[in-house]
Amino acid sequence: MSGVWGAVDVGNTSIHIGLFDRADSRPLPAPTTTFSTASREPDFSPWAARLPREPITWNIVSVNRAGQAAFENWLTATRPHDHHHALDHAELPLAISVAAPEKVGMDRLAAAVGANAIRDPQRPAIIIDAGSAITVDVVSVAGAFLGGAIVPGMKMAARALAGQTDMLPEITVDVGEVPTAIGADTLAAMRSGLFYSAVGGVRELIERFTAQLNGPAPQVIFAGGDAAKLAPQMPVASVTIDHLVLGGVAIAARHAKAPR
Ligand SMILES: Nc1ncnc2c1ncn2[C@@H]1O[C@H](COP(=O)(O)OP(=O)(O)O)[C@@H](O)[C@H]1O
Ligand SMILES: CC(C)(COP(=O)(O)O)[C@@H](O)C(=O)NCCC(=O)O
Ligand SMILES: [K+]
Repeated sequence: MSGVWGAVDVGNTSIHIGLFDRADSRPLPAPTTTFSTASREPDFSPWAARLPREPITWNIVSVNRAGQAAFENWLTATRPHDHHHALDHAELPLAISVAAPEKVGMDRLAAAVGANAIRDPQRPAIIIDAGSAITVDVVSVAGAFLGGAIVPGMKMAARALAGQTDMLPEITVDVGEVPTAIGADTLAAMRSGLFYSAVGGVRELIERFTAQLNGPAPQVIFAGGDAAKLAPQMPVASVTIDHLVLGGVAIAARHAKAPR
C-alpha cells in the first residue's frame, strides 16, 4: 500500500486532483501535489510523470459523469494497478439533513465535510463554492448539511447572455478585474452585470441564511475557481480554502472503515 492517496473532484468545468500523505493528521488535510484539467476533453498526460510508481487508491467525488469516465478510463489505461472508488453520500462522515441526500452534488457534500473540519464548533458555516455553478450551502452548529442555493456561475451566465441574444458577444470576467458599476458600453455593461449580480446574489444569500439560522454568526468559507473574485467583495469576513473539496475527500478516505 502506498503512503499516499488520491482525491479527485470532477466538476462541470475542471477536474481537480490532489495527492495526500496518508500520515497527514491535520483536521483538514492539504494536498502535497495538485493538478487540474478541463472536464471536457481532459488531458492527464502532463501529470502522469509526477505520480509515484506504487499503486494509488483514488477517491472520487463527481458531478460530471463524462469527466469522471474520462478520468477512470485514463487510470485503467495508464495505471492498471491503481484502484478508484466513487464516493457515495453515505460514505461521508457528515449528517445530511435533507429529504434526498443522494441527489445533492457530492462536491457540495465534500465541501461541507471540509468546512466541518475547520469551523469553530460553536458556529455554523456558510460555504460558497464558486465554480460552473455557485453553490451557497449551510452546515449547522451540530455539523449537519442543511442545503442552500444554486446560482449560475459568472462564466455560465456570460455564455447564456451571448447564446440567447443576437447582439451580445461572449465575454470573460477576468481575475483581478473589478468592473465599473455603470458600464458605458455593451461590454462594460455586461461585465458589470455579471460581476455585481454574482456578488449581490452571494451577499443576499449569506444575509438570508444568517437570518434564517438565527443564532451565532456563521463562518463564511469560499472555494472554487471564482472565489478570489467574490470573497473580497463581501461585507463579512471570510476564508478562502482552495482545497476544501479535495480535503473533504481525504477526510472521507481517512474515516473509511476498509483500508483504501
Ligand atoms: N483558468 C480557468 N479556466 C476555467 N475557468 C476559470 C479559470 N479561472 C477561473 N475560472 C472560473 O472558475 C469557474 C470554474 O471553477 P471550478 O472550480 O473549476 O468549477 P467546477 O467545480 O464547476 O469544475 C469558471 O466558471 C470560471 O468563471
Ligand atoms: C450544483 C452543481 C451543478 C455544482 O457543480 P459545479 O459548479 O461544482 O460544477 C452540482 O453540485 C450538481 O450537479 N448537484 C446536483 C444537484 C444538487 O446538488 O442538489
Ligand atoms: K460549484
